[in-house]
Amino acid sequence: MSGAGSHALEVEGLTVTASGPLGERRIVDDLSFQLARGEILGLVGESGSGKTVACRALMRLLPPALAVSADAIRLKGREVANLSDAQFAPLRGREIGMVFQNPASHLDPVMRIGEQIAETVRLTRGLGRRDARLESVELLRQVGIPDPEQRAGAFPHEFSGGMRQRAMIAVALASDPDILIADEPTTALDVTVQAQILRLLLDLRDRRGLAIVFITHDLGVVSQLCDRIAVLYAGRLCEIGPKRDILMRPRHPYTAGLVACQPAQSTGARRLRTIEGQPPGAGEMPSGCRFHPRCPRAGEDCGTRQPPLVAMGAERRAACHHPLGHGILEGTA
Ligand SMILES: Nc1ncnc2c1ncn2[C@@H]1O[C@H](COP(=O)(O)OP(=O)(O)OP(=O)(O)O)[C@@H](O)[C@H]1O
Repeated sequence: MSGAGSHALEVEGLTVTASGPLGERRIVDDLSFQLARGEILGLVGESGSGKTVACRALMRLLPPALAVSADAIRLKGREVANLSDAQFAPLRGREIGMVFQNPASHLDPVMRIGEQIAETVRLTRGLGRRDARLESVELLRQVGIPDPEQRAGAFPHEFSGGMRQRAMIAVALASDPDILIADEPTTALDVTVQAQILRLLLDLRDRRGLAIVFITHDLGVVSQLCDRIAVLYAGRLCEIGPKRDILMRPRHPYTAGLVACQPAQSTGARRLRTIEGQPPGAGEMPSGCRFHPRCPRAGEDCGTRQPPLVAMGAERRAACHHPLGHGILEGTA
């Protein structure tokens, strides 16, 4: 996994700043991660931790009021952080696609599903009308829509929630991206359909070599789907590493708290407790480690010094002055 050639996406120092009456607030602060080709990375954290904003910043889909900076953003080794919006626009969709929690608001309600896919195929891959139509049916087949020739002629409202989500994935795949950002795509679905969509994403990774950033607050989903996990708290990366390390041996107390909140059947962990307190709101970002007011292991240094993200083992990094040891769920009881 080392070497730029194997990386679909490299992000260094991504920062998103909001300015308001309460002053400036870094809602994503110095976020760095890498995504290998064909890898699935879970981006995890409580509501408001900055998962969506970080990914929308990568897609350049944020409103102008939010200022974005980064030391580097590389797509398959190509630096894109310095491109103008006009230069970046053709890469959106083509190199990096996105699917959302609510497909209904991202599909055109008055256009047939097949036409929406075919139009994207034509615009991004330059195919003629006939070939684009054939490709749209093939994509619907690949995402598991039964009877795709017929269903291509349907409108979004004629699809069930799970079928609409599949259709949106087909629209995202129409431009043949190497990277897919999936922002809570299964949250609104019932458990059976959710499991089908997760299986579809795994299948697409295996068949197309798709690299996926999967945004969720559900560690159960992450444990089924992801290879690695990145944990965000109040805009900062707490911990990142292989799924098994993060779930079985969390080093950051916030990660340990999240793991402890999961039901036993989804993570293999014992159900222990919830994390006390609330994440910081606008204008009240704690100094030092942002998690320290809620942290059972906090010492004096945690309120004054921001912990750097450092290597803890071969493939894991965590940002904590007083990390947990190696025992399974040590310190969370
Ligand atoms: N346009 C905006 N202007 C100012 N602040 C914003 C804007 N959009 C989002 N935020 C703030 O940025 C923070 C991160 O929001 P974000 O939606 O990325 O969180 P999230 O981790 O994706 O949460 P959720 O799981 O609820 O989707 C929140 O505090 C939110 O209020």
